[in-house]
Amino acid sequence: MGEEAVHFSVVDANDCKQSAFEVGDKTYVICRSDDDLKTSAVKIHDKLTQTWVSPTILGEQPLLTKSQSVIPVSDEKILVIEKGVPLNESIWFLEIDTPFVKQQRKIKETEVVSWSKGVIGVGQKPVVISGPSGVGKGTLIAKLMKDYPSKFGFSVSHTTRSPREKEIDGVHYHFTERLKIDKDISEGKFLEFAHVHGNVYGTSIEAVESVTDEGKRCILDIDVQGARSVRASSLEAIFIFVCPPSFEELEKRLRARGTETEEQIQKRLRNAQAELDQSNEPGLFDHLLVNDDLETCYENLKKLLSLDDDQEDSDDFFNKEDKETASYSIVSKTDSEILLQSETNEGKNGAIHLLALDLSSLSGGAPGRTRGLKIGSVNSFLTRAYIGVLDDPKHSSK
Ligand SMILES: Nc1ncnc2c1ncn2[C@@H]1O[C@H](COP(=O)(O)OP(=O)(O)OP(=O)(O)O)[C@@H](O)[C@H]1O
Ligand SMILES: Nc1nc2c(ncn2[C@@H]2O[C@H](COP(=O)(O)O)[C@@H](O)[C@H]2O)c(=O)[nH]1
Repeated sequence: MGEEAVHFSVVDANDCKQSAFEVGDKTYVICRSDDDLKTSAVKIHDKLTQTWVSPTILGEQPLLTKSQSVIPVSDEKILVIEKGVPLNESIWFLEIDTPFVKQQRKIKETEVVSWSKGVIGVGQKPVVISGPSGVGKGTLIAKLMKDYPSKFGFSVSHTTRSPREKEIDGVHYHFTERLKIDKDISEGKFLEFAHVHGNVYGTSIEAVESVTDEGKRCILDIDVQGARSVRASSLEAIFIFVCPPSFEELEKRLRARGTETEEQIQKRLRNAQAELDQSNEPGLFDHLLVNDDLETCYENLKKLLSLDDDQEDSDDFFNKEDKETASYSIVSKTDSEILLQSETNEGKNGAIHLLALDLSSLSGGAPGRTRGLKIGSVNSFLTRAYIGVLDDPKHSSK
């Protein structure tokens, strides 16, 4: 997208500040919804057909403050900074043409946009654990949770299957009805879902995000179809397949668990063969673990997780004061950086307080959060150099 194709302005209407911006042949207008004055409504004007459309809005919605600062960061998404709230609560992306939005547009056969909250810093990648029923995934994950309760969090799936004895709703699964899960899936609330052994199972966006928001590494226990869907999604994860030492041992474990009827055991064993066949598919799983002796397998799992060279959380890019300071507005944009100016906080000698928001390592995105934002203070030399930019009305959103 050429820089010159982008214009944005703020229009006052009935005390409601609307942010309008053009991307290609379309003008996007963000305003308050009529039903709930705090949430957003988005309207799209198509210059070619001269028509207005109210798109379906997906994703977690920002609580609108009195005004926003808005700039398209690519022809796929628009950065919206809500003013008057701490910086770490204020950064949002309105996705207008990302792969997720394109996919949802096709499914819903209507115009779609989606919100995605911006999160500063990078969390550790979630871990997807797959493998045939009865191989011991749940046993391994339970050990990990017990030994490292503050490091890992379990993504609690939804399922239409009935609870087993001792299974607790909201802890082992969110037990749900078919109509309810179908509705939630159609509303884009699920990262993935699959029909497994005659029931629907799915991972909600919230299940993963709530673990990551607690600063923990998220563990997903899902079948191979689910792993495939997560691979194709915007969630960057590591994928582990757990194999049994033999098919006979798998059958023995499944029977010994005593939670399924004979008919269900037969169904799970048939599906197990298909899952084992897919475990070597190139690009699907990053690691295979054989669960023969439980303790050995657990040690291997631990090694594998600590060997992972994910980036550390980069929260110390900016200081606490910056994070909590309310009201920043967008000043200018380069290919990978957005310059923000504090509206509430003047630096030493009345200098303008500027921050650089680095977008070069974004990850995730709708239907989940957009992670990997980095924020750094702009040094005084650069500050002086940018003062000229501040005076240029083309770069101001106010
Ligand atoms: N290494 C092992 N050796 C022997 N038994 C094991 C081992 N690992 C797990 N088990 C036992 O096998 C049974 C199945 O394990 P578990 O329920 O953890 O499997 P799972 O892969 O989570 O199954 P599902 O996908 O159906 O939830 C349990 O009774 C468990 O105690
Ligand atoms: N695709 C998904 N598969 C899931 C999810 N949660 C669990 N599972 C898989 O289902 C089977 C059966 O589980 P059980 O508890 O009935 O024995 C197992 O292989 C799980 O990995 C999910 O959210 N999505």
